[in-house]
Amino acid sequence: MNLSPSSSAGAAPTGLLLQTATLPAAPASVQINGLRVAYRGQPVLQGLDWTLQPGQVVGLLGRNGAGKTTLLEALLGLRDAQGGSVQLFGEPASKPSDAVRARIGYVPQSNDLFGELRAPQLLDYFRGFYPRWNGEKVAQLLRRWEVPLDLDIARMSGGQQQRLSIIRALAHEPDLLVLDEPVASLDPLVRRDFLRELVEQVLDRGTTVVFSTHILSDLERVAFNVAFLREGRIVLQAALDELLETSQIVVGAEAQLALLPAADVLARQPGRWLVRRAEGAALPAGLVAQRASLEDLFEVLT
Ligand SMILES: Nc1ncnc2c1ncn2[C@@H]1O[C@H](COP(=O)(O)OP(=O)(O)OP(=O)(O)O)[C@@H](O)[C@H]1O
Repeated sequence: MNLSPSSSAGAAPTGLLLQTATLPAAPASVQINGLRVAYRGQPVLQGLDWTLQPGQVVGLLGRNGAGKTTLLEALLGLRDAQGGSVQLFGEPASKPSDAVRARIGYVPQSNDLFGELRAPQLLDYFRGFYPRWNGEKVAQLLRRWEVPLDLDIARMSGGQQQRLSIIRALAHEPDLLVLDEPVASLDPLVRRDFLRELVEQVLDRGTTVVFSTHILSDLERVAFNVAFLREGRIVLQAALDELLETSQIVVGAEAQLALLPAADVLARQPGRWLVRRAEGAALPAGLVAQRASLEDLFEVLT
């Protein structure tokens, strides 16, 4: 795939969805409306709406096979859709201009690096595509993350290849960074350093970041927002801190649960509802509430 300058995407709620985004002054970094993607007639994304505003950092959560990779690829214009639209910085993701391509960085789930090259050759090759290339940062990260410079990429370990892939994606200081399980094969020290780098990038440059991960503790360290993918749609996107502060699991008989204000209910499982409510607020008789953890939210919303 060629992301040397290229990509896309967007967003919005379904019945369950909460929007916490502030009103945009510039075009959304990503705007997705009614996106449908199927494999051999088997639907994966089913009329998905999603918006990422400039500077938003969003962790994308979903079960194995929920369609996170499919969504991130479609967002970047790398996967054909059967319906809907994806726009990146106001341009169609399927045909982005070079200027828009140059604003995007992508770390795919599986490395797509040229195995017969060495790291310096690979980075030299990509540097040619980008007007904005931070050679100093590249050199610093290569050193800090101990990427071997004299080894063919094909002979590097999975984690070393992943480090290089991340350096390549950060090198041109993208305005939109898309990361598909970027830390899966990183050791804990590099993972921590990478997350710090990501936060710096966001704070310094206002980069829009979307990343999928199954490591919820990482999410709590860097994600300012979380989006939950279920049954082919983003069912909830919200600020993580606020979500954790206000979400409760309420347990009890269905008849009593039904007395909770419908507008506060985020999701229902038999006898166990996820509800947004103030701590200590009065509950219908027989119900017990406890603050929801991120694991609880993942379980109920994905
Ligand atoms: N190229 C393909 N051809 C056919 N089916 C596919 C293809 N790619 C993905 N799928 C199917 O689409 C669904 C979504 O896959 P996808 O990889 O997007 O999920 P995911 O949420 O990223 O999963 P994971 O968390 O395991 O990485 C799965 O059922 C998968 O089997």
